[in-house]
Amino acid sequence: MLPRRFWFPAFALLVLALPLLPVPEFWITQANYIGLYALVSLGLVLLTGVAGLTSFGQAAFVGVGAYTSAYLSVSLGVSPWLTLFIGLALAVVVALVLGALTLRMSGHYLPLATICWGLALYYTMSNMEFLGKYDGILGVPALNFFGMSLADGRAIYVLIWVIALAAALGVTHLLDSRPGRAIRSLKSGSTMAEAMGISTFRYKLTAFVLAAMLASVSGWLFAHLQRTVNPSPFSLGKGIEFLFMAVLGGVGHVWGAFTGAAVVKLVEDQLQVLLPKLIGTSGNFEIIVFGLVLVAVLKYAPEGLWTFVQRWVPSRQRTKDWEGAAPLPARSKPEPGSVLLEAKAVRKQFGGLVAVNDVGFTIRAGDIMGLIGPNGAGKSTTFNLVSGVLPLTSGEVVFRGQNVAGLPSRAIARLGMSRTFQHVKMIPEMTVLENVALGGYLRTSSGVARAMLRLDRDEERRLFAEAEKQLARIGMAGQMHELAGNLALGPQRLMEIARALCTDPSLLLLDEPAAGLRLKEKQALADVLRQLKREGLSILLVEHDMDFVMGLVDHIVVMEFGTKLIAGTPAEVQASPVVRAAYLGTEH
Ligand SMILES: Nc1ncnc2c1ncn2[C@@H]1O[C@H](COP(=O)(O)OP(=O)(O)OP(=O)(O)O)[C@@H](O)[C@H]1O
Repeated sequence: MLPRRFWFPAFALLVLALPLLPVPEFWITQANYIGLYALVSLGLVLLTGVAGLTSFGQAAFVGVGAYTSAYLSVSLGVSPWLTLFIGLALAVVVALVLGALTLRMSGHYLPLATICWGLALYYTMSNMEFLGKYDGILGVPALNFFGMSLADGRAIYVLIWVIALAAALGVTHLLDSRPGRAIRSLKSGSTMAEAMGISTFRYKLTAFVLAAMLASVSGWLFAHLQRTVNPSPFSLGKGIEFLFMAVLGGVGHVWGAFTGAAVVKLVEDQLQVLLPKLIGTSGNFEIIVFGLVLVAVLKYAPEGLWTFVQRWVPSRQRTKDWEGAAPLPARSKPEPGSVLLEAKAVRKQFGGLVAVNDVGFTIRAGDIMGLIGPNGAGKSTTFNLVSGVLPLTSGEVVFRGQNVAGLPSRAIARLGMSRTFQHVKMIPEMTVLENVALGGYLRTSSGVARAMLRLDRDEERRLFAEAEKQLARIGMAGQMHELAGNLALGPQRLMEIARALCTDPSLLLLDEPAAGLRLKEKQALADVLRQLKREGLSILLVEHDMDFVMGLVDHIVVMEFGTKLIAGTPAEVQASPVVRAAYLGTEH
C-alpha cells in the first residue's frame, strides 16, 4: 500500500488531473462549486469543530470577498489579482471588529451574535446603491493567468482546487503545531490554556479571522466563476447551509469539510430535480430533506460522514524525529532556600461570604508546602488566588520578588508558576505527548504562518524532545503516543504534572493531585513528587488526604473556615489539638 505521506500528493494529483480527462462539463461545474463550498466549510472546521465557536454568518464573509472583487474590477477596473488581497484585507478588518465585539460571549450568545452580523452584512450588501442593491453587479471579468483566460470552467477548476487543496494542507499543518494546539485547547474552556500562558481570546480571534479569510477567497473565486454577484448566495440561509455541510461531513476534520461540501452539492442537485417530479409541484423541498438528514446525522453520526471513511484509514503515530534536538530555553532558577512566594493577608470575598480571610504564608525555594483543611476551608480559593485564576479582594502575592496580585494567570505562568487542576483539564483527543507539549507554549514562538508553511519543524522537534523528557521524568514516556482521553485518572494526573513541568516552572502548584487515586497510584505520585523535590523544585500542594501530605511535605498550612488555623512542620501540625479538632470535629 502507498505510504501515508504520499496519500495527499497522490490525491491532489488525481483531483487536479480531472479536467484533462473526458469528464462532462456538468461534473466540472459541480466540482468547482464543491471546491468553493469546501473552502468555507474548512473555515468552519477550524472555527466550530476545532475551536468550538459556532458561526451561522460565514456566508457574509463570502459576500465580502465576492463584492469587493466584483465592485473594484467592474467599476474601477482594478486587477482581480489585486482585488483578491483587498477582499482578504477587508475580511480581516471586518472579522477583527466583529470578533472583538462578539468572541468574548459564551454559550448561545455567540451563535446568536453571528446570526445578527450575518444579517447585518447581508442587508448592507443588498441596500448599497453602488453595489447594485438586490440586482448586484453584472459583467465581472474572468480571471486571467499570465495571458491565459480562466473564463472556461476547466481552467478555473485548476485554480479553485489548487487553492482548496493548499488551504486543506495549510490547516492540517496548522492543527499539528504550537498555534494549532492552542486553538485545539479552546474547546475545553479557557482556564487550563490560560494557565499554560495561552491567550485564549487571541486564538479565538485567530480562528475567526482565518475562517473569514477562507470564506473571502471562496467569494473571490465565486465572483469570477459566476461573472456576476447578487446578495442571495450570501444570505443567512446560505450561512446555515455552510454549517450544515461542515457538520454533515465532520466538523472536527479537515476532510470533513470536503466530504460535506461534496455530499450537499451533489445530493442537493439530484433532489432539486427528483423531488418536484415525485411530489408533482415545484419548491425547495430539498431543504426539508436536508433538515431531516441533519437530525439523523446529529443523532447517529455526530462526528460526521468523514469518520466512516476514516475508519478505513490506518491511524498514523507521530514519528519520533526529535532525537538530539537542542533543548528549549530554560529560565533562571531561584537560590535554594530563598523566599520564592509570599502570600500577604490574602483575602477573597464572594458577596457576603469571606472564603479566604487574610491568609498569609511563605514558600522557600526547594520546599514542598502543603495547604490542608476540611471541605470548604478555602484551600482551592487560596490556590486560585495565588495562580491568578481568581482576582484578590485584598492582599498581596509576591512571587520571585514581584507582586503578581491582579495579573492574569497567563502572565503569572510566564513568571514561572505552573499548576495542575483538581478536576483534570486536558484535551482528550490529543495524545499524551501533545498535551504535555502545551506546557511548552511559552518557551516556543512559532505563529500561524510559520506553522501553515511547515517552517516550525525545528522548534517542534525541540518541543517534543522536552515533552518526552518531562514524561520520562514522571515515568510515563512509554505512554506518550496514547490518546490522553484513554488514560486512567492516575496517569492523567501525572500527565498534568508533566505538562506543568514542561513550562519549566520555579513553583509547581498541585490542586488535590491524589484525589480519586488508588493506593498504588498515590504511592507512585508521592514517589514522583519526592523525586521532583530532590531535583530542587518547589511545590505547593493542596490536599485532602492527610497521610499523603504528612509523609511528603516540609511545611503545612492548615485552613478552616477561610482562616489560617496553624502553620508548621508535619510533626507540629499532627500534634496540634486544634488541627485534630478541625478534622475530627472535636471541641477546641
Ligand atoms: N465562585 C464562588 N462563589 C461563591 N462562593 C464560593 C466560590 N468558590 C468557593 N466558594 C465558597 O468559598 C468557600 C471555600 O471554598 P473552597 O473551594 O476554596 O474550599 P476548599 O477548602 O478547597 O474545599 P474542598 O476541599 O471541598 O475543595 C466555600 O464556602 C465555597 O462554597
